[in-house]
Amino acid sequence: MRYVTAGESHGPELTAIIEGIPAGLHISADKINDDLHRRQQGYGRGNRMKIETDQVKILNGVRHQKALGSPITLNVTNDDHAHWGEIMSPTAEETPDNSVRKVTRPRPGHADLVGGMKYQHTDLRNVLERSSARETTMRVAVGSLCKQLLSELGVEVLGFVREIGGIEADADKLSQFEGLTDLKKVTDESETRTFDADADEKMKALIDETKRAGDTLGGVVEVIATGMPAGIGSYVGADTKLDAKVAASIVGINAFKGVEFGDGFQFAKNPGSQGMDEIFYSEETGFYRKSNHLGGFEGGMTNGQPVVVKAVMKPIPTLYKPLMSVDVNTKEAYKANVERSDTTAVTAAAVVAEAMVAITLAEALLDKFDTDAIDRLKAQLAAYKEEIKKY
Ligand SMILES: Cc1cc2nc3c(=O)[nH]c(=O)nc-3n(C[C@H](O)[C@H](O)[C@H](O)COP(=O)(O)O)c2cc1C
Ligand SMILES: C=C(O[C@@H]1CC(C(=O)O)=C[C@@H](OP(=O)(O)O)[C@H]1O)C(=O)O
Repeated sequence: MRYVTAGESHGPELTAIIEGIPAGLHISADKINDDLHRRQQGYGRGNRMKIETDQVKILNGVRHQKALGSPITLNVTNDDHAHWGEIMSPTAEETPDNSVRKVTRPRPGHADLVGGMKYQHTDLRNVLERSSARETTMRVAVGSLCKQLLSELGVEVLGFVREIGGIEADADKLSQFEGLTDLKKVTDESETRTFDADADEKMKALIDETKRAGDTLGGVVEVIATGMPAGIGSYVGADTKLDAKVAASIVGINAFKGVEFGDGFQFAKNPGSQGMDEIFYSEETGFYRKSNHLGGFEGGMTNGQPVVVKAVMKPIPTLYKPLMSVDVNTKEAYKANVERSDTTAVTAAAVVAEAMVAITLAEALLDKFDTDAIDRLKAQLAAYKEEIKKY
């Protein structure tokens, strides 16, 4: 499976083309819209989310809600484009009025300056429009489709917020994920599917205070995937390790700076006796573990335990109290450009991280089995699971 997205933040629309989804997979636009809605939630987002109501259009590759096996096109309209028509028109000529509104004061922490140098853009809008996390809308749409595939294969994926600006999410809410092996029970409950759509009260107060100060916040998200069979990925080479692919897919999200699996950076402190997952055997289940310190990976392969990934998002780089920058034309020192911006977007980013893990796990499963048709894929997977159980 592979996919590509296209679209600028204030351009007319966003598109994704996905190739390699097995024929016969049932595809629900409602489920995609549900995840698009989740990505728009979260306390601390800017006014853009009040303008957009992200709804997917499935344009190609699906007939009567079933995948055809041909490339699938997904499309989401940018409602905000109505306010940017001329400036962001793909076809109209540039007017003197538009060129006056060029962005020339790059924002520290954004792609603005280096992107301008690299692509020889003099209007940094040409960089920021694509480097904007608006694009993650399509990754969530693709991820949602992949979650539908994974669910058919017995794999469930959920992302949620652990921490915003140093404040931990409600311990009671988090405790439901500890030691989890069957995510379906959690994801089936609608209340928990919007888990952390709003930050807890302490987080909200911090976000309000930070916004008043013209500053921003980052945080930590977690993604859990249950039901992955052992042996997906491989130890044989650096480019075949599935944990490495998951890490790359997470760091590929705008503003993500670090990833850990299982006990993660805690491994630096704990002795080996507290860091591995001892091996047990019963005839009924085959080999199994009673702990999951390693977050579901050994040797770059899934080991049958839930995949547990945590990741850190840096604070939003655009500040209403802007940092110093230099105008790329005059070379004079100025305050950086201010684009309308979120104070924090960790809640939305948890949904994006969930999507990226879903995409990466779906790709890995599709790499291993015959993927022309969903029923054959399911039969092959079932046979594989039976085989490894009997090992
Ligand atoms: C869901 C989401 C929303 C974001 N919203 C904003 C925003 O409103 N303003 C901003 O400056 N950065 C925002 N970012 C982060 C920037 O897109 C990102 O920091 C920037 O493109 C530079 O990329 P890098 O941080 O990966 O180096 C957001 C990121 C995500 C994942
Ligand atoms: C549009 C989205 O997020 C945007 C991500 C973003 C950035 O720089 O990454 C900057 C802001 O863009 P705008 O100036 O249009 O408000 C966010 O709103 C979205 O998540 O759909």
